[in-house]
Amino acid sequence: MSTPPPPPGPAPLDLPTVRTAPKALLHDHLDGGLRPATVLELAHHCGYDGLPADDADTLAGWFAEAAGSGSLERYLQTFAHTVAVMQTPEGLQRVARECVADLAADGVVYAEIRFAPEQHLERGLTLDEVVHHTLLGFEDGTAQARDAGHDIRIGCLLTAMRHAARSREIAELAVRFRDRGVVGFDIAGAEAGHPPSRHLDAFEHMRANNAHFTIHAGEAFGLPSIHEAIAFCGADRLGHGVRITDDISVDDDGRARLGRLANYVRDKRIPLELCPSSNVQTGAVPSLERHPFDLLARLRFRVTVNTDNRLMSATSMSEEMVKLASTFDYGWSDLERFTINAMKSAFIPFPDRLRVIEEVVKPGYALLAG
Ligand SMILES: O=c1[nH]cnc2c1ncn2[C@H]1C[C@H](O)[C@@H](CO)O1
Ligand SMILES: [Zn+2]
Repeated sequence: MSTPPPPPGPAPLDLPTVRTAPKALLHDHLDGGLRPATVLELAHHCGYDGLPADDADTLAGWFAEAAGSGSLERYLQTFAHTVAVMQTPEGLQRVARECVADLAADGVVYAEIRFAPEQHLERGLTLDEVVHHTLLGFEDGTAQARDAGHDIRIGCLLTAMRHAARSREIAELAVRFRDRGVVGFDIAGAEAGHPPSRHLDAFEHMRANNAHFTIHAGEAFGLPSIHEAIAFCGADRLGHGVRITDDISVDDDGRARLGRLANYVRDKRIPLELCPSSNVQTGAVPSLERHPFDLLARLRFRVTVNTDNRLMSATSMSEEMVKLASTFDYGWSDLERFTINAMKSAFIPFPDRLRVIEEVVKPGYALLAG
């Protein structure tokens, strides 16, 4: 007997079905997405004895709880354990390979994965070696996913830590590896007290080389950070940028008034890499229900859906989309729009972006929309 054709009309917007939809992810940290079992195994191999748990379930629970304290600084402390097991060629390659496998299995077709090479030098690797091994892992993962029937493309972003002083060096590294899989640059880490303008020479190097960069801004700190990232640094995109709502007021009758900065971000179509679960965990927003994602989407900002750190937020790209859809009553056309927004904002060449939109994203959502 042949399988009956799917019933007419839209497919159910539930987790198993969203996992089959083509998705694009711009903001995902390599050191925030390890499998708990891999953290344990790598710790065992490299002799790291600082883990707070010794079985995978307890460890997964520990990360989610510790990261959910409501403070970005406390959230960031949890990365000490993942970074500790990513100090060897094997560790970096395995984490990168598994990252691709997990995203591909979740239906992600394009992802930009970021990490900070300067945090992986503890066991003697050079910056170039760290990037080289990580890219090998991405390549392996991509080839294995293709063999398993999942086409996925990965671009790597190199992050500099904003409290440190190596951003120029990391920007140079990003440009050096631009033809080998690195597609851009970023700064991350504690935001308050570390304005983006401290790293102007790094951004100047990127701009001088016609290279792309995003900046974590408007997460734990508000408008001044976003303003600097755009006006002084020239960021192509905003990592989070959620606090742009500090420049938007909504009247009792529902009419939104935008200040100059919010207008500029919208007019210039500056992409916002919104990370709903992470924003709740770090206290950037009080709850998912009160997340300004929907306000920004309705005001037609270029909103994108992202995971930030899948391990710390115990989430996936599909779960973030399902949570948003059930909270704000989104349908397939909304999820398609957010995905196209992400592809339009990707740091790969324009024809490549178009190809994913036309050949993968649109046909995929057309099927689901029924
Ligand atoms: O959401 C974040 N805001 C600021 N920094 C972050 C966030 N998620 C991860 N990081 C930091 C911790 C990682 O070790 C580093 C590089 O991926 O980036
Ligand atoms: Zn982030």
